[in-house]
Amino acid sequence: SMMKKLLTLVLITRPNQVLLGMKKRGFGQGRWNGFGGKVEKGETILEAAKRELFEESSLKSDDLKEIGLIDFEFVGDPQILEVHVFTTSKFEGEPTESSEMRPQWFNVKDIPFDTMWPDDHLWFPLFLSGTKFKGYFLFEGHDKILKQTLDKVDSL
Ligand SMILES: Nc1nc(NC2CC2)cc(N2CCN(C3COC3)CC2)n1
Repeated sequence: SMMKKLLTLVLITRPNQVLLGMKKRGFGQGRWNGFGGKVEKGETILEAAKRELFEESSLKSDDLKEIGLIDFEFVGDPQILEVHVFTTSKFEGEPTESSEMRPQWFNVKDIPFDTMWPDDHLWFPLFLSGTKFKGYFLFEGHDKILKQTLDKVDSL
């Protein structure tokens, strides 16, 4: 039976660079990723994205724009992860290490896809080119993509 878990992912950019965090614990530990987490009861998805960005990086933004929507399914697990992807280049603060994340700026040509979730190299080019997208990835474990769809969309 299909159960959906709402999650957020925020990618901060500055000219020719993307801010990623090394996940220090929990789901995705040991992989570079954007900032994000769960959507709590009583908050909107956008509010959750802003909150998680601040909690994990100390950055604040009122300009987050949703650019992607990705469903992740895992063989043998009825829980579907619905990840709302946001980006902005307008933010305040200095990236600061948190209990969850160690932030670092990466040049776009040097994004460490080998130490990121396997789906990232498939949809990052769309995010980086400002193309809105919807994706679906069926995983077997945390390293193997069995099935995928990825479509450009006009609206999410
Ligand atoms: N880039 C990327 N890829 C993913 N792939 C699917 C796992 C196979 C998932 C994902 N997120 C799901 C987890 N979420 C936070 C909750 O704790 C961290 C961050 C975004 N982010």
